[in-house]
Amino acid sequence: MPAPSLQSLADVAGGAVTRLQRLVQPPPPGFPPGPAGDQSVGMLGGPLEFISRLRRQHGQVVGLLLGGERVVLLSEPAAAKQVLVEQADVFVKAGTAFFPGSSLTGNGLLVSDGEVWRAQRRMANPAFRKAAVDNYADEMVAATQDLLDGPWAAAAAAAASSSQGGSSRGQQQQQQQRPAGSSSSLPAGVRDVYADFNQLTLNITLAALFGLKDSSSYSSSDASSSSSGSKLTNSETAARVVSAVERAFTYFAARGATAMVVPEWVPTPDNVAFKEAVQQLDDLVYGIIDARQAENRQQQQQQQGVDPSSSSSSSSRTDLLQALLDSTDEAGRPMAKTALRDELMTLLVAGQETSAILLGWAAALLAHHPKVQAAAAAEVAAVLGSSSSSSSASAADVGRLALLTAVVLEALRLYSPAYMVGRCANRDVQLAGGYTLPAGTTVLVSPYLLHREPSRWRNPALFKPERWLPLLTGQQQQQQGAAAAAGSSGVCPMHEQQQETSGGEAQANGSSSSSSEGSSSSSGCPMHQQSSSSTSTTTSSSYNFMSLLRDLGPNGAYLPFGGGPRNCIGTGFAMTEAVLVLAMMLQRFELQPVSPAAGFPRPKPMLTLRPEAVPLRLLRRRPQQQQQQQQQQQVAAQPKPMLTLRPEAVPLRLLRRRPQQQQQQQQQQQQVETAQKVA
Ligand code: HEM
Repeated sequence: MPAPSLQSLADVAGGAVTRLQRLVQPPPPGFPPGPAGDQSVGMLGGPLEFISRLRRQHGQVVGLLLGGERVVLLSEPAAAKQVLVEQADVFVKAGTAFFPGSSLTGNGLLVSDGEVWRAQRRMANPAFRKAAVDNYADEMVAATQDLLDGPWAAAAAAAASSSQGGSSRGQQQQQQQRPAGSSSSLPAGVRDVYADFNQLTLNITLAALFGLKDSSSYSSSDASSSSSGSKLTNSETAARVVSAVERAFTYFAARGATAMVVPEWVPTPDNVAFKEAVQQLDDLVYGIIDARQAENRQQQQQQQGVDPSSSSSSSSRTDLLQALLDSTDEAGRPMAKTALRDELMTLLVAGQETSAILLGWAAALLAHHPKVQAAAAAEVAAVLGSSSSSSSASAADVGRLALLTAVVLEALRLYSPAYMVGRCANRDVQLAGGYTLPAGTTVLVSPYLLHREPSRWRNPALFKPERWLPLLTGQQQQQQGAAAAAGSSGVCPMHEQQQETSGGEAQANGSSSSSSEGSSSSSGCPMHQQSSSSTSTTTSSSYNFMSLLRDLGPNGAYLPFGGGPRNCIGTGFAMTEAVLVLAMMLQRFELQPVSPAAGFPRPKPMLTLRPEAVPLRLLRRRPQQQQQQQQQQQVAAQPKPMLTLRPEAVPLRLLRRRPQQQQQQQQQQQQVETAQKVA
């Protein structure tokens, strides 16, 4: 950490005085109403309960004092859109109290602003385009295969042998193959899949973005080695990285609530622990850079050996790391090593943990909703084949796995890893609803609250993946240019409406999604489910997740990947990864809670909304069982209502088809009526 300058000491002292003054001053005129007094204790006591209570007691726009900072908590869709999308130049990252910039990510893409951010985003964009993400799918599949064929297979074998009262060879294997950071006290056949996913997403990030592959990540011999990480992705290193990220995030969560009263350079025990965590991550990242630069030099020397006149330094690598190493500024200068480190650290920290959290929650939800799991497994069997077949997943399969994609979207709705997104007003500004925010106000937009907003979601607390099927099917049909299909007799009016609104602003105004959930009293329209089943087996058009979730999502209240220009650059990466990992997992294993009485994993909100642990029992899927499911799935694809996820009833209003213009007017009228009902 840099030594404090006199100026920084003065800034800290000035900041502390301002925060103390606010404790006794009334809020500025026009500031949103909220609870009296500083709320740090409530926030630290339990962020989810705290923000949910504020929403219940004070509404969707709440003004409060947090660690002496003026903060506004938002779960009102129009105001959230203003902050993240419409006035993204006013609501910036710099100065945000809850998410301070720090020595962890330096001035990387996640925290920078203005021109610096624009240049960084331009540089990183190509590595996250669809074609690039499709290329990473091989790494995702290979790393997942390692996990499933290694420790998960051993766990399932241990469970099988213990249920047959057999010897414990499988159990011994399972003991040897504990994942990084897992507890060894789990019963045979049970693994903390969240710990596994942490290691898996780390391996995927390192392989896909930084070209580091090491299939021995899960081997037991690595775990016993105490060497200092000569192999960057061995279990020991993975465990240290995961734990360093966790320590850094715990630190941020505590500092966020107290608004950095004590600066990072003061050697408090917390600051010292944080510094050590950053140092470990630095070792890893600088190690990656040094190794690649050495490799490039070697390659260059070899090229010159063959052709002495060659001055080319082109590398055979095409990953993000190489793109950053090759990039230059306007003056032709390469990126400074510290800037390079900031970018890599940002991607590592932003991408690894969030993806592991998503997979952890999705696996827990599947285990606790066996019918959904069976339906998703049947879809997977129909697309990938059974566990006994040699076929492996690929990027092209994602577009055929509508239900599984819906499971991922629904997991992200209920347990959004980023449960709060922070910005700071860089000038005095009027907020939708007639409020005035002085410059320096921190605004916390909460995906957690927006995703459970009763005015936008029917049965918001329930896990209902099928609510996403109309949207997914609609996008695919649109991409396939199948407008004609919408006029065919098999498509319900709700679906037509979805298609018409999906291209324009109306999609984000709340009417389409509300109506798509609202017209059936049960779990959605069977036509959507049916067309999604047939989609899953007959088409391969992939989803465009960025466009599906643009602004604040289809109903203006869905933002697991943020919104506006600062949305998540890794959206497509994360969605592809999640669907592929879960598909391979369901192809081979059935997930069950540890016991029938086992509760759902508890959230442990820090900077992100992670589960405490996700211990699940892993059972091998039997090919015979899969074949049956596959057959059911194929039958379901026929025009007969034979779906595993069937609705309780299908009350639909039947309308005689009219000339096109009349029909459009009628749909518009329906949209208005639905929006009014929902409101
Ligand atoms: C489930 C997984 C993920 C979730 C839930 C997630 C969520 C988010 C959210 C909410 C933001 C916006 C933050 C804000 O507005 O302040 C964001 C930004 C970002 N994410 Fe992700 N993310 C995920 C995966 C990834 C992956 C895989 C990567 C890269 C490998 C990544 C890299 C980034 C970066 C670099 C930004 C900053 C973009 C910018 O400001 O231009 N994320 N993410």
